Amino acid sequence: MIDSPALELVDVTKTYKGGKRAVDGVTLRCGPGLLGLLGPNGAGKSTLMRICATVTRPTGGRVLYDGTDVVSRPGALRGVLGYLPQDFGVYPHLTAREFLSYLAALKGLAARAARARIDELLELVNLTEAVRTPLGEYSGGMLRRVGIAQALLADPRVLIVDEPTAGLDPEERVRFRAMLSDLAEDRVVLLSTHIVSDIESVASDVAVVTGGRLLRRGTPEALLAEVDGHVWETVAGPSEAAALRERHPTGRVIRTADGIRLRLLSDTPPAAGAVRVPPDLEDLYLAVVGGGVREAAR
Ligand SMILES: Nc1ncnc2c1ncn2[C@@H]1O[C@H](COP(=O)(O)OP(=O)(O)OP(=O)(O)O)[C@@H](O)[C@H]1O
Repeated sequence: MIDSPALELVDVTKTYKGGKRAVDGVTLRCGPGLLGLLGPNGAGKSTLMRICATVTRPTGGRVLYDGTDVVSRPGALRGVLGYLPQDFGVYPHLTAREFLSYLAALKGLAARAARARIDELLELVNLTEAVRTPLGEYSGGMLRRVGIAQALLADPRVLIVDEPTAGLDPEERVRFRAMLSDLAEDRVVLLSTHIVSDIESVASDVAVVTGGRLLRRGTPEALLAEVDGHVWETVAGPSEAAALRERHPTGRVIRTADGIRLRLLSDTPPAAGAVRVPPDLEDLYLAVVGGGVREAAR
């Protein structure tokens, strides 16, 4: 295994001009593996990712890579960084190969090595058949895949991907998750999303942010222990289902032939016949972000 130094945030704060505090005292250490940063829209994920990628300067705190302060010396991280921003843009008249060649040149990759790497990446992100098509004609999912390829150009030690699965179809999502999981074996991979299933099966660590604050950080197993014993399923008719949803933080709701199947957070059985079920990350997310934590586990 190649040694991958850690990326560390120490009490990082970002207050935008106008006074919005998007990140509020976040301390977070990211070693090799995949850290899934989970939070609702507006939680501050993109701001945190941009700070980690040295694109945005924090207004307080420190960001260290391998012990070096990368706020004052961003070059120490930029040379080993792959970054897919949320608002990734392309030149519409270029083909994927031209665009990636252009970015490879900007990164200082030798032309020959870049050509081989680009072929490899186009294969990896399943775009070999569209290499002659101008990017302006690509679908959202295809553009996302170009974005993923560019982030991997220089075989980065640190990979930061912000909402990378937006616009991908289910098959592409599965493929992408597997790819990230492989990459995370010997790299720092930081992935932000508001979609729990994006990180459910691949994250070795999960961080939950909301309102700019880090609310939880741990392995999925450790976080799930928090809601273990507090997740229930029950089937109810329409009026009972509505009442249950009023009373308890509610996860998945599925209409079945027998009635409405609800997944609920509660300390005690929420209804006669409710069955306790093993928790998943979505339950934890609901408990932490959806305000169910008092009832669920605290
Ligand atoms: N340049 C900016 N100037 C002022 N406020 C900003 C700026 N960028 C983001 N914000 C605000 O900071 C907060 C956090 O935004 P951020 O984009 O980091 O959140 P997010 O979790 O990535 O959400 P989303 O997934 O919706 O992008 C939001 O309230 C947002 O409106």
